[in-house]
Amino acid sequence: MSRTIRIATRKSPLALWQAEYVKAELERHHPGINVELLGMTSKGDKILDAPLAKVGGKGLFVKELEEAMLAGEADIAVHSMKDVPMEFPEGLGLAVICPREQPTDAFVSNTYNSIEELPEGAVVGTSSLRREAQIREKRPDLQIKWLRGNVNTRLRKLDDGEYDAIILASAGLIRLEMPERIRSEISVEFSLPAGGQGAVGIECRTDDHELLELLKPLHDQETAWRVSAERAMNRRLEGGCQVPIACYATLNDDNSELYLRGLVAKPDGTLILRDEERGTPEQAEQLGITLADRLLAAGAKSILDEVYNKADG
Ligand SMILES: NCc1[nH]cc(CCC(=O)O)c1CC(=O)O
Repeated sequence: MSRTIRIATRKSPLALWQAEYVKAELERHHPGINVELLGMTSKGDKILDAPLAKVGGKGLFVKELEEAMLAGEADIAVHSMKDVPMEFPEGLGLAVICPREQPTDAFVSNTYNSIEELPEGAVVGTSSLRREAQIREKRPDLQIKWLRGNVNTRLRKLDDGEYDAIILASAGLIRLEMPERIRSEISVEFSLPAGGQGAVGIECRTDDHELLELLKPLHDQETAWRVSAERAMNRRLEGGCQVPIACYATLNDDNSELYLRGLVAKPDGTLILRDEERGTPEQAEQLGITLADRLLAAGAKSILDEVYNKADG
């Protein structure tokens, strides 16, 4: 096929890795196809000194990419599924979910091997209320210090000695070919990941049938079921990766059962509501909604209201 596919992408190393990955996969499945990257700078990339929740949240990172697709300047955008907003503009949608990379959070330090090893009062860097709450719950003595910027910036701040340890998504470090930076994987029991963490999705115009056909071989149904349950829970709770919500779904060996765990936390870790649901993969969305409703009934609403009020102020 002689078609050219233009991928709109942010210019951070991780975004570029994801775009290059999709480019390589398209070329592998469709020899002769022409794929180009269109680098863009998003508003979220320009405002680096304020907590994301205060500058408008994760939507900042995708708006420019979506505008380019709607204007016909680009064909697809590649997203980390944990950063993708729940709703898409009219005419755009998620076409494909690619196979999931390691979903865990990683403990990164030049001195210590694990959170358990950190001495009392050690300084831990993260910009995620989800990670902060789960760490504080088990180690209220640690100092959690804000940490933003792309993965390389965060690692540099660690190396400069501003932190004893930082927490990053394992997937990002693996993709950027720095797996040796992962001193230990944090178990999902200790730190439940963000919905969609480690998965990459492709957004495009819903009426571009030729493109949708070309994208099909990149889809991974098992990841799609898992991420669908996680996102359904997030959507019901109106949250994503900037709020203290975590959810993680797994499939059993024969894909007969989907197991979804979720939590909503007070950022200071003094209260964490946890619950879980099991069902078939086909029930993915409903599992997420049911779990979210049970968490809401158990008190998640007041926890989240408090977080949003603080973010607005
Ligand atoms: N919040 C930023 C972000 N969005 C996606 C990843 C990489 C991992 C992934 O694809 O889920 C990261 C970095 C991090 O959290 O350390």
